[in-house]
Amino acid sequence: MTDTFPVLDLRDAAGSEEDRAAFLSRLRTAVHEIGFFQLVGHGIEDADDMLELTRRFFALPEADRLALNILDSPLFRGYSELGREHTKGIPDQRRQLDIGPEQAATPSAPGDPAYRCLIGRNQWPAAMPELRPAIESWITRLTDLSHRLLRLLLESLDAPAGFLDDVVDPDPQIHLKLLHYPGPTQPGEDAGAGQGTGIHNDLGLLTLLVQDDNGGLQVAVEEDRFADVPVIPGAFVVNLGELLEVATRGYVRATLHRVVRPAPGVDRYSIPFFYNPRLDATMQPLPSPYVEGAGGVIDVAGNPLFALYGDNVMKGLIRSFPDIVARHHPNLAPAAGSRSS
Ligand SMILES: O=C(O)CCC(=O)C(=O)O
Ligand SMILES: [Fe+2]
Repeated sequence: MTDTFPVLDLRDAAGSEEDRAAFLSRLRTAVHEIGFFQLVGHGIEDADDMLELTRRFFALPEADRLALNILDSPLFRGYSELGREHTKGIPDQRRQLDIGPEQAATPSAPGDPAYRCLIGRNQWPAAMPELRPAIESWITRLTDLSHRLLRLLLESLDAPAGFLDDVVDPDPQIHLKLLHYPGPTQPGEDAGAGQGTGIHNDLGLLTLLVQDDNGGLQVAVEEDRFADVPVIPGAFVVNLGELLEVATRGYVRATLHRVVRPAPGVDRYSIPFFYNPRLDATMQPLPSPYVEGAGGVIDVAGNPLFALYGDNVMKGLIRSFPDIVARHHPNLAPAAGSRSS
């Protein structure tokens, strides 16, 4: 696998026939070989404003942030203190605000699938009323962009462009995080100590990430060898989630990645947007010649890939937020010793 992260310009997809064909061919290579690329020419110009809002959110008094404490949310939504979310059983050294689809909560009935607990409302900061409309506008525009990209991706695989429309229609289970990675602050704390975000795959279809200019996101290019994702101002870093790996029998790669902690005194901010199927959608294999010849998903011990999105996302949340599971969903807690990633 090469260490070069392809840069794709979305304007090419709307350009001449040659430009469009070249775009689709580079897209297919990127999603197959590395599972990461950077997208420019997408027409969304306010990433810096979103990063600035993110900085301001994390600069609010701690009491204002803790008023949204994720520990109080059976939906896994709200504010997480440093170390609340875990990857591979180890606390991630980041603070975050988790936002999902804004929907009325529905009472659950006996026998309902566990993922129904994820339906409900977000927690928004009273001390920063401008955050909600800004994030909602961002989500609307990134949902449209992701859908367009998904259709182009299917086209690049010679599959019908609309084949996955009904798994995201009418309400994709989008997920947005505002993230703050503070560098170590204690005297004597080693910059290498602790993980920003541990090694993981994303769970759904596509991730569109804005990162600030500190860098720190790394992609596994070989087992135990990671490459830095370069910072390109204004570009989205795009990667593919496990459900696309399932739908393409492994032709599209959900590539492992991580974030290293910033140096002491450095604060890194980023905003991933996860474009996911509906909670109750099940992925079917894409009708595509590339998929027919693909070797199958990479099944790693301790990380089964579920074709039903609700099951796949619950797998991730249960291992990432043990304190929320213990408090709100003790029946979902993994048996002792069984959590491995
Ligand atoms: O902060 C980043 O750059 C990436 C975070 C990430 O990979 C995730 O939250 O899934
Ligand atoms: Fe990720």
